[in-house]
Amino acid sequence: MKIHFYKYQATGNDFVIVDNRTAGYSFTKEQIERICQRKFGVGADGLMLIEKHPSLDFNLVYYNSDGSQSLCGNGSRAAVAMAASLGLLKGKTSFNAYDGRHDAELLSGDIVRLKMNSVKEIKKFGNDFFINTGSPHFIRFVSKIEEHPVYEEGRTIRYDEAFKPGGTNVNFVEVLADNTIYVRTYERGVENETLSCGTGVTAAALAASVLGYKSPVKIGTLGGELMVEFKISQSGHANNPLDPTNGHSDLFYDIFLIGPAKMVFEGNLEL
Ligand SMILES: N[C@H](CCC[C@H](N)C(=O)O)C(=O)O
Repeated sequence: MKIHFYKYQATGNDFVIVDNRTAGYSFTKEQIERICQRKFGVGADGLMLIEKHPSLDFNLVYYNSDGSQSLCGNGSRAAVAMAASLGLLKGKTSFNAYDGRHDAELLSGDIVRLKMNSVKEIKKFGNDFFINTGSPHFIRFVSKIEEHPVYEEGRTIRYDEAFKPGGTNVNFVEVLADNTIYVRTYERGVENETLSCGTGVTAAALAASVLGYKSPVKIGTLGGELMVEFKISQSGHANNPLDPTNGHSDLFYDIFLIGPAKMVFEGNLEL
């Protein structure tokens, strides 16, 4: 079976994307693993299918390279860029993803501004945080992040009993000056460090706000620069449980993940 695909990268998180609006392909776990394999396949952190949706511009199906599914922030940004190139949107768009509807906007110079769903809860494990931004994220603040054993320590936490059965993504964060943080992520479902993780840097920015960082937080990653905007309900931070009296039932809302997404090449693959 010959399948036409596009290859996109969003701050180094890379994806094979298939326009599945008419083809109706479905892939087995083994096929997904093969497509994403960096020697025997195209090579990618994930595979995405752009499909028709009854009321929104498109439906986005995301698979990690091991075939598991979740919300992918960087993947969503790449899909918006590709949907624009397919003529599915003009600037603004609304699409469906793993955790429901998302609005997004393609700004100048390949920059995509993606609205993330609101966050109702931050859990704390000692000095560490756990936040679900559409995908589950453990966040640990460290120093000398460039030397940190991201793979070893990330894998151990990813498979910790505390996060069974689904596991979690693991983010290591160093706070820098000028309202900036640096994030490295061990990604569940890729089972390795990726060059950036969109839902991960979003979770890290929200955790940094508990330490006093203000919106917008600038985030450095191995794959490039991202930015996260957010609003905090008047009840304040994670230390204060949701305060229904402030009129906003979410702890964090109007959350936006902003950064570049570029097409790398397109081609055909034999499956
Ligand atoms: N590995 C994540 C999904 C992809 C997240 C990441 N690529 C992003 O940009 O959000 C998980 O299984 O929870």
